[in-house]
Amino acid sequence: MNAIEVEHLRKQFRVQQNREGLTGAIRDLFRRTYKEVIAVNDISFTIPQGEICGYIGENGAGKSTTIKMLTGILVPTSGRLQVGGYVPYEQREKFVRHIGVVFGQRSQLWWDLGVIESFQLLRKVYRVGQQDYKTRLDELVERLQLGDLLNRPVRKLSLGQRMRCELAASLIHNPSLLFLDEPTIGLDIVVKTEIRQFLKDLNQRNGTTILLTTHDLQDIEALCSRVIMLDEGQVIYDGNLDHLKSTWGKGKEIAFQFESAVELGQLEQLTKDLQVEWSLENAMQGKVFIPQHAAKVSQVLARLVNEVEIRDMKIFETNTDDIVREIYKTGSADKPAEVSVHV
Ligand SMILES: Nc1ncnc2c1ncn2[C@@H]1O[C@H](COP(=O)(O)OP(=O)(O)OP(=O)(O)O)[C@@H](O)[C@H]1O
Repeated sequence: MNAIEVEHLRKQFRVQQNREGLTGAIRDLFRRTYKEVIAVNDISFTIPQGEICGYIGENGAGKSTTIKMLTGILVPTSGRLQVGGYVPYEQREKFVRHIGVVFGQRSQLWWDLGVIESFQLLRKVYRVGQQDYKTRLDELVERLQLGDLLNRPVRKLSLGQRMRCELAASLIHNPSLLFLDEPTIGLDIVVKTEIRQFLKDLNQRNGTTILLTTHDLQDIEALCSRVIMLDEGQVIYDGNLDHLKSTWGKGKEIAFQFESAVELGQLEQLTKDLQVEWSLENAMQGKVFIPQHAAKVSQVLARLVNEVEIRDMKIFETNTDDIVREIYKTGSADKPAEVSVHV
């Protein structure tokens, strides 16, 4: 069964335009002018139950607008959408009991209340029975290590502690679908790693479908089997990360430090049928570029080990950040452009 079905979804906003200068401001008082902004422009995708899908794009690409339509906060201008079997904006009250939502920049907890009191209020909002609530809370407290935080006021929590509580709050009613909008924003690497691990476990144990919006591609690498990329309101890529890497990655580069002096001709001779490119910085240091789909790193190394003495080496490959940045720049994931190897 599909958790999310989106067909030709579109959202257009009417935005007031301000004219320039004092005369403009006075004219605005009498006659306002408006322009239409298309935030989401005819997108279609389906997400099966149990998938973790990354939803990425540059600032203003239309990610939050999509999430707001999927969670019933915004009504689409046109198109069809169904989430967990519901049309979110039509059946909002019933629908929200099946989804959890975390906006990294906004809290769903009551600032001056203790964490546990916020949880109890959410239990009532979602009409969760006492016994279910207790079982669920015990599990979340253990898995997110919330024991020491429950009686503290939310405003006194650190960002990382608050985010762990936000996640627990979004899961009190055991939703089958979780929407996360920048859940790791501003967190240090330790907390990010803990949250990623928690989400992975949640998905594996409970089969929870997760749609994750993020600018941190490490989140995507750690969690997502699939990524949907938006640009100017349109889907420009929908597939897995490995495919993106193999299509857009340019290859690998190995940087060597040699034990004794080598010559360029000698290195080229050793690897002459492997279609690799050597360059030397000096007699003791050099690099070899191995294009995508050419030789394997192991083949190149096998040619060298018995002939030259290697003191140290490092392997570099085009990283996901470089690839995605390049696609954002061209606005299309159709055909690879020149992507540099990240060194
Ligand atoms: N309520 C609104 N009224 C008018 N325009 C809006 C509104 N909400 C969003 N937009 C516009 O729609 C476009 C998409 O915005 P959206 O917030 O969905 O992008 P985003 O991909 O989530 O960006 P970010 O990564 O910065 O959060 C932008 O041009 C934005 O200015």
